[in-house]
Amino acid sequence: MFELKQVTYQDILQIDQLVIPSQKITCLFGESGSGKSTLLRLLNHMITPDEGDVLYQGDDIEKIDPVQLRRNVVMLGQDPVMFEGTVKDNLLIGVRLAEKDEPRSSTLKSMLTDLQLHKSLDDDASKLSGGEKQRVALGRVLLMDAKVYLFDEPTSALDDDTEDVVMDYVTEYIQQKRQTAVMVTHSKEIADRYADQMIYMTEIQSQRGEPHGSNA
Ligand SMILES: Nc1ncnc2c1ncn2[C@@H]1O[C@H](COP(=O)(O)OP(=O)(O)OP(=O)(O)O)[C@@H](O)[C@H]1O
Repeated sequence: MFELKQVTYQDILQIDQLVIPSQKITCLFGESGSGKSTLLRLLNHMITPDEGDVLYQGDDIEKIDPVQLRRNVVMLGQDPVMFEGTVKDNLLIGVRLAEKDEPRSSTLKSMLTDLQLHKSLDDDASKLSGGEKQRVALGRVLLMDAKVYLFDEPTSALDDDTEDVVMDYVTEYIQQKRQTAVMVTHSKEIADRYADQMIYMTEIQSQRGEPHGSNA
């Protein structure tokens, strides 16, 4: 899905070669400050490398229209943003902006259940807890039916049991739809359990050839 060749970004990343496969879940794992979020931002062209190439489906990312790219490669950042309005408004905001068909309320309700969110679609989103906001933001992104999801610590605010249920749901959703995910996590357990491929960011910087640590 992505290929990086001889990429450098400031003094943060230096990647000789990296391949991120399609229809797989790739977990980025490693020390704080090792450049995991920076790598995600390279993949949807929020930032441009100082040197080297980032290819998306074989094409140089710099030659792809950024709006089009970000419709297909959707990022969920570390701090989920809630907009004024209800839970339903917040779930649908991405779909509405992309002018896609809105799912039925019954689909949204069952998504809330799958995300362990015991809230009504009409509840005020600003009153949700941090972990609840994180799950609404996750639902919002999944509804966009992207080709690739870039998740930056998507379950960091959840307790262990809720995290397991939510991760089971998210990974099954992505696998069923044959989508691709690149997910930053601090949790070795999450990476061990859900990754088709794991990338250790301390090693990436001196990596040659294929990514290290596939456990597919
Ligand atoms: N826009 C920027 N300009 C300059 N330096 C930056 C910028 N963004 C991040 N950095 C620095 O780059 C390094 C890598 O940051 P990044 O957020 O990618 O790490 P990370 O592995 O995701 O960390 P964490 O696990 O703590 O979220 C850090 O030292 C950070 O301070």
